[in-house]
Amino acid sequence: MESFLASRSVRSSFAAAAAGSRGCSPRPSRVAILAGARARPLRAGPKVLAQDDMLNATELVQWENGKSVNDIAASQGIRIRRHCRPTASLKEIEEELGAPLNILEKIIWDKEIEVAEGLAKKPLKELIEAAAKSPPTRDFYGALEAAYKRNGVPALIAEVKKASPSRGVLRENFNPVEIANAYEKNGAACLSILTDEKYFQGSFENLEKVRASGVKCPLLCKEFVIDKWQIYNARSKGADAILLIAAVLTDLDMKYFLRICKELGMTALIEVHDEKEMDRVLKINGVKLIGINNRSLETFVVDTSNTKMLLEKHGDSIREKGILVVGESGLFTPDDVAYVQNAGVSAVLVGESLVKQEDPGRAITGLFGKELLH
Ligand SMILES: O=C(O)c1ccccc1NCC(=O)[C@H](O)[C@H](O)COP(=O)(O)O
Repeated sequence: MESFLASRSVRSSFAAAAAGSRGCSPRPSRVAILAGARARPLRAGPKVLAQDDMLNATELVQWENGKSVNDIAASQGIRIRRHCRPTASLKEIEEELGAPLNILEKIIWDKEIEVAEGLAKKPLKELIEAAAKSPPTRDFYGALEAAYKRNGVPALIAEVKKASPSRGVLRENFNPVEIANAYEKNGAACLSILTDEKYFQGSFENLEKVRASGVKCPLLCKEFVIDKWQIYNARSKGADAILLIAAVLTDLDMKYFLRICKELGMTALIEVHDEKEMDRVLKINGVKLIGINNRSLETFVVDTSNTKMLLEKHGDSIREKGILVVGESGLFTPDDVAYVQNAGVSAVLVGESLVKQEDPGRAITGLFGKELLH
Protein backbone atom coordinates (compact mmCIF):
# COMPACT_ATOMS: atom_id res chain seq x y z
CA MET A 1 0.00 0.00 0.00
CA GLU A 2 1.40 3.35 -1.04
CA SER A 3 1.73 5.71 1.90
CA PHE A 4 -0.50 8.78 1.85
CA LEU A 5 2.49 11.06 2.06
CA ALA A 6 4.10 9.37 -0.90
CA SER A 7 0.89 9.30 -2.93
CA ARG A 8 0.77 10.47 -6.52
CA SER A 9 -1.42 13.48 -5.75
CA VAL A 10 1.11 14.76 -3.24
CA ARG A 11 3.99 14.20 -5.64
CA SER A 12 2.23 15.96 -8.47
CA SER A 13 1.43 18.93 -6.27
CA PHE A 14 5.16 19.33 -5.74
CA ALA A 15 5.88 19.06 -9.41
CA ALA A 16 3.34 21.83 -9.94
CA ALA A 17 4.88 23.88 -7.16
CA ALA A 18 8.33 23.51 -8.62
CA ALA A 19 7.14 24.33 -12.12
CA GLY A 20 6.88 28.04 -11.76
CA SER A 21 5.56 31.18 -10.24
CA ARG A 22 2.06 31.00 -8.96
CA GLY A 23 1.93 33.96 -6.65
CA CYS A 24 0.40 33.37 -3.26
CA SER A 25 -3.07 32.65 -4.48
CA PRO A 26 -4.86 29.55 -3.20
CA ARG A 27 -3.11 26.38 -4.20
CA PRO A 28 -5.57 24.02 -5.84
CA SER A 29 -3.09 21.21 -5.51
CA ARG A 30 -3.11 21.43 -1.71
CA VAL A 31 -6.89 21.76 -1.69
CA ALA A 32 -7.10 18.69 -3.85
CA ILE A 33 -4.84 16.78 -1.51
CA LEU A 34 -6.88 17.72 1.50
CA ALA A 35 -10.23 17.28 -0.19
CA GLY A 36 -9.10 13.89 -1.45
CA ALA A 37 -7.93 12.99 2.01
CA ARG A 38 -11.38 13.70 3.39
CA ALA A 39 -13.09 11.56 0.87
CA ARG A 40 -11.32 8.33 1.81
CA PRO A 41 -9.43 6.92 4.77
CA LEU A 42 -5.82 8.02 4.90
CA ARG A 43 -3.08 5.49 5.12
CA ALA A 44 0.31 6.26 6.58
CA GLY A 45 2.49 3.20 6.64
CA PRO A 46 0.57 0.31 8.15
CA LYS A 47 -1.88 2.50 10.09
CA VAL A 48 -5.20 3.87 8.87
CA LEU A 49 -5.32 7.47 10.02
CA ALA A 50 -8.54 8.97 11.29
CA GLN A 51 -9.81 11.54 8.82
CA ASP A 52 -10.75 14.16 11.36
CA ASP A 53 -7.45 14.45 13.15
CA MET A 54 -5.76 15.26 9.86
CA LEU A 55 -7.99 18.06 8.77
CA ASN A 56 -9.83 20.99 10.05
CA ALA A 57 -12.96 21.85 8.16
CA THR A 58 -12.61 25.57 8.77
CA GLU A 59 -9.19 25.65 7.18
CA LEU A 60 -10.39 23.69 4.17
CA VAL A 61 -13.16 26.20 3.74
CA GLN A 62 -10.62 29.00 3.92
CA TRP A 63 -8.67 27.53 1.04
CA GLU A 64 -11.84 26.91 -0.89
CA ASN A 65 -13.04 30.44 -0.30
CA GLY A 66 -10.11 31.68 -2.31
CA LYS A 67 -7.91 33.19 0.40
CA SER A 68 -4.22 33.46 -0.39
CA VAL A 69 -1.46 31.86 1.67
CA ASN A 70 -0.56 35.29 3.04
CA ASP A 71 -4.19 36.13 3.87
CA ILE A 72 -4.51 32.91 5.84
CA ALA A 73 -1.20 33.50 7.59
CA ALA A 74 -2.11 37.09 8.45
CA SER A 75 -5.48 36.00 9.81
CA GLN A 76 -3.52 33.82 12.27
CA GLY A 77 -1.32 36.75 13.32
CA ILE A 78 1.68 35.63 11.23
CA ARG A 79 3.63 38.64 10.01
CA ILE A 80 6.09 36.77 7.80
CA ARG A 81 4.92 36.83 4.18
CA ARG A 82 5.69 34.26 1.50
CA HIS A 83 6.41 35.23 -2.09
CA CYS A 84 5.53 31.78 -3.54
CA ARG A 85 7.52 32.67 -6.67
CA PRO A 86 10.60 30.45 -6.60
CA THR A 87 11.53 31.18 -10.20
CA ALA A 88 11.14 34.95 -10.04
CA SER A 89 14.04 37.32 -9.51
CA LEU A 90 14.39 39.21 -6.24
CA LYS A 91 13.60 42.40 -8.21
CA GLU A 92 10.29 40.96 -9.42
CA ILE A 93 9.45 39.72 -5.93
CA GLU A 94 10.22 43.11 -4.41
CA GLU A 95 8.14 44.86 -7.06
CA GLU A 96 5.19 42.83 -5.84
CA LEU A 97 5.78 42.75 -2.07
CA GLY A 98 8.32 45.49 -1.39
CA ALA A 99 11.55 44.72 0.49
CA PRO A 100 11.51 41.97 3.15
CA LEU A 101 10.23 43.42 6.41
CA ASN A 102 12.91 41.80 8.59
CA ILE A 103 15.67 39.20 8.60
CA LEU A 104 13.30 36.28 9.20
CA GLU A 105 11.21 37.23 6.19
CA LYS A 106 14.38 37.55 4.11
CA ILE A 107 15.55 34.09 5.25
CA ILE A 108 12.16 32.63 4.32
CA TRP A 109 12.10 34.26 0.90
CA ASP A 110 15.52 32.81 0.15
CA LYS A 111 14.42 29.47 1.55
CA GLU A 112 11.49 29.32 -0.88
CA ILE A 113 13.94 29.56 -3.78
CA GLU A 114 16.39 27.11 -2.18
CA VAL A 115 13.67 24.51 -1.61
CA ALA A 116 12.40 24.79 -5.19
CA GLU A 117 15.95 24.29 -6.45
CA GLY A 118 16.46 21.34 -4.12
CA LEU A 119 13.22 19.81 -5.28
CA ALA A 120 14.24 20.15 -8.91
CA LYS A 121 17.51 18.33 -8.15
CA LYS A 122 16.07 15.71 -5.82
CA PRO A 123 12.40 14.91 -6.31
CA LEU A 124 10.31 14.21 -3.25
CA LYS A 125 9.89 10.56 -4.21
CA GLU A 126 13.65 10.01 -4.05
CA LEU A 127 13.85 11.60 -0.61
CA ILE A 128 10.91 9.59 0.68
CA GLU A 129 12.71 6.43 -0.40
CA ALA A 130 16.01 7.62 1.10
CA ALA A 131 14.29 8.54 4.38
CA ALA A 132 12.69 5.09 4.54
CA LYS A 133 16.13 3.48 4.22
CA SER A 134 17.75 5.63 6.94
CA PRO A 135 18.66 4.01 10.24
CA PRO A 136 15.81 4.32 12.77
CA THR A 137 15.35 7.60 14.62
CA ARG A 138 16.62 8.13 18.16
CA ASP A 139 14.18 9.35 20.78
CA PHE A 140 14.82 13.09 21.08
CA TYR A 141 12.01 13.77 23.55
CA GLY A 142 12.94 10.72 25.66
CA ALA A 143 16.60 11.78 25.82
CA LEU A 144 15.61 15.22 27.15
CA GLU A 145 13.21 13.79 29.70
CA ALA A 146 15.78 11.26 30.97
CA ALA A 147 18.59 13.84 31.20
CA TYR A 148 16.40 16.23 33.18
CA LYS A 149 15.55 13.48 35.68
CA ARG A 150 19.17 12.36 35.88
CA ASN A 151 20.83 15.74 36.41
CA GLY A 152 18.15 17.83 38.10
CA VAL A 153 18.96 20.73 35.76
CA PRO A 154 17.47 21.38 32.32
CA ALA A 155 18.60 18.87 29.71
CA LEU A 156 21.02 20.40 27.24
CA ILE A 157 20.48 20.62 23.50
CA ALA A 158 23.92 21.85 22.48
CA GLU A 159 24.04 23.69 19.19
CA VAL A 160 26.68 23.21 16.50
CA LYS A 161 26.60 26.80 15.24
CA LYS A 162 29.32 28.49 13.23
CA ALA A 163 27.70 31.87 12.61
CA SER A 164 24.43 33.74 12.93
CA PRO A 165 22.83 36.81 11.39
CA SER A 166 22.84 38.59 14.75
CA ARG A 167 26.40 37.78 15.83
CA GLY A 168 28.32 37.04 12.63
CA VAL A 169 31.00 34.33 12.80
CA LEU A 170 31.10 32.79 16.27
CA ARG A 171 34.02 30.43 15.71
CA GLU A 172 36.63 30.62 12.97
CA ASN A 173 38.20 27.25 13.56
CA PHE A 174 34.99 25.27 13.18
CA ASN A 175 34.99 21.49 13.10
CA PRO A 176 31.40 20.28 13.53
CA VAL A 177 32.32 16.68 14.33
CA GLU A 178 34.86 17.64 17.00
CA ILE A 179 32.41 20.06 18.59
CA ALA A 180 29.58 17.50 18.52
CA ASN A 181 31.78 14.86 20.16
CA ALA A 182 32.95 17.29 22.83
CA TYR A 183 29.33 18.22 23.59
CA GLU A 184 28.31 14.58 23.90
CA LYS A 185 31.26 13.66 26.12
CA ASN A 186 30.40 16.51 28.47
CA GLY A 187 26.79 15.54 29.02
CA ALA A 188 24.67 17.11 26.26
CA ALA A 189 21.40 15.15 25.96
CA CYS A 190 20.81 16.10 22.32
CA LEU A 191 22.54 18.15 19.64
CA SER A 192 21.21 20.83 17.32
CA ILE A 193 22.86 21.09 13.92
CA LEU A 194 22.30 24.26 11.93
CA THR A 195 21.86 23.37 8.29
CA ASP A 196 21.16 26.78 6.75
CA GLU A 197 24.16 27.79 4.65
CA LYS A 198 23.52 31.39 3.69
CA TYR A 199 22.88 32.91 7.11
CA PHE A 200 24.43 30.44 9.56
CA GLN A 201 27.23 28.83 7.53
CA GLY A 202 25.73 25.45 8.38
CA SER A 203 25.08 22.52 6.05
CA PHE A 204 23.38 19.18 5.60
CA GLU A 205 26.86 17.81 5.10
CA ASN A 206 27.59 18.77 8.73
CA LEU A 207 24.46 16.91 9.82
CA GLU A 208 25.48 13.80 7.88
CA LYS A 209 29.07 13.95 9.15
CA VAL A 210 27.99 14.26 12.77
CA ARG A 211 25.56 11.37 12.37
CA ALA A 212 28.21 9.22 10.73
CA SER A 213 30.85 10.07 13.37
CA GLY A 214 29.39 7.71 15.95
CA VAL A 215 27.75 10.40 18.09
CA LYS A 216 24.84 8.78 19.90
CA CYS A 217 22.85 11.85 20.95
CA PRO A 218 19.64 12.43 19.01
CA LEU A 219 20.07 15.20 16.43
CA LEU A 220 17.85 18.21 15.76
CA CYS A 221 17.95 19.57 12.23
CA LYS A 222 17.86 23.33 12.81
CA GLU A 223 16.28 24.60 9.62
CA PHE A 224 13.71 27.09 8.43
CA VAL A 225 11.08 24.59 7.35
CA ILE A 226 8.44 25.76 4.91
CA ASP A 227 7.92 22.59 2.93
CA LYS A 228 7.64 18.87 3.67
CA TRP A 229 10.47 18.19 1.23
CA GLN A 230 12.84 19.59 3.87
CA ILE A 231 11.59 17.17 6.51
CA TYR A 232 12.22 14.14 4.30
CA ASN A 233 15.59 15.61 3.37
CA ALA A 234 16.53 16.03 7.04
CA ARG A 235 15.47 12.45 7.87
CA SER A 236 17.40 11.06 4.94
CA LYS A 237 20.53 12.79 6.33
CA GLY A 238 20.09 11.32 9.81
CA ALA A 239 18.00 13.89 11.72
CA ASP A 240 15.86 12.63 14.59
CA ALA A 241 14.04 15.90 15.18
CA ILE A 242 13.23 19.06 13.27
CA LEU A 243 12.41 22.64 14.15
CA LEU A 244 9.05 24.12 13.13
CA ILE A 245 8.71 27.88 13.66
CA ALA A 246 5.23 29.13 14.52
CA ALA A 247 6.12 32.65 13.35
CA VAL A 248 6.46 31.24 9.84
CA LEU A 249 3.99 28.36 9.54
CA THR A 250 0.22 28.44 9.44
CA ASP A 251 -1.69 26.19 11.81
CA LEU A 252 -2.51 23.86 8.95
CA ASP A 253 1.13 23.58 7.90
CA MET A 254 2.18 22.85 11.49
CA LYS A 255 -0.44 20.10 11.74
CA TYR A 256 0.55 18.67 8.40
CA PHE A 257 4.27 18.70 9.19
CA LEU A 258 3.67 17.20 12.64
CA ARG A 259 1.86 14.39 10.88
CA ILE A 260 4.80 13.79 8.61
CA CYS A 261 7.20 13.82 11.57
CA LYS A 262 5.03 11.24 13.27
CA GLU A 263 5.06 9.03 10.23
CA LEU A 264 8.86 9.30 10.08
CA GLY A 265 9.33 8.70 13.81
CA MET A 266 10.78 12.22 14.24
CA THR A 267 10.20 14.70 17.05
CA ALA A 268 9.03 18.19 16.14
CA LEU A 269 10.34 21.06 18.25
CA ILE A 270 7.76 23.79 17.76
CA GLU A 271 9.21 27.21 18.40
CA VAL A 272 7.20 30.15 19.72
CA HIS A 273 8.22 33.63 20.70
CA ASP A 274 5.08 35.35 21.89
CA GLU A 275 1.71 34.80 23.38
CA LYS A 276 -0.21 34.66 20.15
CA GLU A 277 2.07 31.91 18.84
CA MET A 278 1.84 30.00 22.12
CA ASP A 279 -1.98 30.17 21.97
CA ARG A 280 -2.00 28.80 18.44
CA VAL A 281 0.44 25.98 19.19
CA LEU A 282 -1.39 24.87 22.34
CA LYS A 283 -4.51 24.29 20.26
CA ILE A 284 -2.72 21.79 18.02
CA ASN A 285 -3.02 18.13 18.94
CA GLY A 286 0.11 16.05 19.15
CA VAL A 287 2.55 18.80 20.16
CA LYS A 288 5.03 17.32 22.67
CA LEU A 289 7.92 19.76 22.61
CA ILE A 290 7.69 23.55 22.61
CA GLY A 291 10.71 25.83 22.40
CA ILE A 292 10.34 29.34 23.75
CA ASN A 293 12.82 31.52 21.94
CA ASN A 294 14.14 34.39 24.01
CA ARG A 295 15.42 35.96 20.79
CA SER A 296 12.98 37.74 18.53
CA LEU A 297 13.85 36.43 15.08
CA GLU A 298 12.54 39.68 13.64
CA THR A 299 14.49 42.19 15.78
CA PHE A 300 17.23 39.98 17.36
CA VAL A 301 16.41 41.38 20.80
CA VAL A 302 17.16 38.69 23.43
CA ASP A 303 15.22 38.72 26.69
CA THR A 304 15.11 35.65 28.95
CA SER A 305 12.11 37.03 30.81
CA ASN A 306 10.13 36.08 27.72
CA THR A 307 10.29 32.43 28.85
CA LYS A 308 9.12 33.37 32.35
CA MET A 309 6.27 35.53 31.09
CA LEU A 310 4.94 32.88 28.69
CA LEU A 311 5.18 30.11 31.26
CA GLU A 312 3.46 32.17 33.95
CA LYS A 313 0.51 32.49 31.59
CA HIS A 314 0.48 29.05 29.97
CA GLY A 315 2.40 26.78 32.35
CA ASP A 316 -0.71 25.03 33.70
CA SER A 317 -2.09 24.06 30.34
CA ILE A 318 1.39 23.01 29.16
CA ARG A 319 1.81 20.72 32.19
CA GLU A 320 -1.69 19.27 31.74
CA LYS A 321 -0.82 18.29 28.19
CA GLY A 322 2.52 16.72 29.22
CA ILE A 323 4.41 19.09 26.92
CA LEU A 324 8.11 19.55 27.59
CA VAL A 325 9.41 23.12 27.26
CA VAL A 326 12.81 24.13 25.92
CA GLY A 327 14.27 27.55 26.80
CA GLU A 328 16.12 28.84 23.74
CA SER A 329 18.81 31.50 23.15
CA GLY A 330 20.79 33.97 25.20
CA LEU A 331 21.85 31.61 28.02
CA PHE A 332 25.38 32.26 29.29
CA THR A 333 25.65 31.53 33.02
CA PRO A 334 24.40 29.10 35.71
CA ASP A 335 22.12 31.94 36.86
CA ASP A 336 20.56 32.17 33.38
CA VAL A 337 19.92 28.41 33.40
CA ALA A 338 18.48 28.53 36.93
CA TYR A 339 16.23 31.43 35.92
CA VAL A 340 14.61 29.54 33.03
CA GLN A 341 14.46 26.34 35.08
CA ASN A 342 12.55 28.18 37.81
CA ALA A 343 10.25 29.51 35.11
CA GLY A 344 9.43 25.90 34.20
CA VAL A 345 11.65 24.69 31.37
CA SER A 346 12.99 21.13 31.35
CA ALA A 347 15.56 21.69 28.62
CA VAL A 348 17.68 24.48 27.16
CA LEU A 349 18.99 25.07 23.65
CA VAL A 350 22.37 26.78 23.73
CA GLY A 351 24.72 27.78 20.92
CA GLU A 352 26.77 30.94 21.24
CA SER A 353 27.92 30.65 24.85
CA LEU A 354 29.35 27.17 24.21
CA VAL A 355 30.66 27.41 20.69
CA LYS A 356 32.58 30.63 21.36
CA GLN A 357 34.69 29.03 24.10
CA GLU A 358 38.09 27.56 23.32
CA ASP A 359 36.82 24.18 24.55
CA PRO A 360 33.06 23.99 23.83
CA GLY A 361 32.74 20.68 25.73
CA ARG A 362 34.20 22.02 28.97
CA ALA A 363 32.12 25.16 28.55
CA ILE A 364 29.10 23.00 29.44
CA THR A 365 30.33 22.63 33.03
CA GLY A 366 30.77 26.39 33.21
CA LEU A 367 27.26 26.99 31.90
CA PHE A 368 25.57 24.68 34.43
CA GLY A 369 27.98 25.22 37.30
CA LYS A 370 28.45 21.45 37.55
CA GLU A 371 29.28 18.43 35.45
CA LEU A 372 26.41 16.77 33.61
CA LEU A 373 26.11 13.01 33.76
CA HIS A 374 25.27 10.81 30.80
O1 LIG B 1 20.94 33.35 16.25
C1 LIG B 1 20.47 34.22 15.48
O2 LIG B 1 21.03 35.31 15.27
C2 LIG B 1 19.21 33.98 14.71
C3 LIG B 1 18.77 34.94 13.81
C4 LIG B 1 17.61 34.72 13.05
C5 LIG B 1 16.92 33.55 13.18
C6 LIG B 1 17.36 32.57 14.08
C7 LIG B 1 18.49 32.79 14.84
N1 LIG B 1 18.97 31.84 15.72
C8 LIG B 1 18.40 30.57 15.90
C9 LIG B 1 18.31 30.22 17.31
O3 LIG B 1 17.23 30.15 17.79
C10 LIG B 1 19.57 30.01 18.12
O4 LIG B 1 20.58 29.52 17.29
C11 LIG B 1 19.46 29.07 19.31
O5 LIG B 1 18.36 29.30 20.07
C12 LIG B 1 20.74 29.21 20.19
O6 LIG B 1 20.85 30.54 20.58
P1 LIG B 1 22.17 31.11 21.26
O7 LIG B 1 22.49 30.24 22.45
O8 LIG B 1 21.85 32.50 21.68
O9 LIG B 1 23.25 31.03 20.24
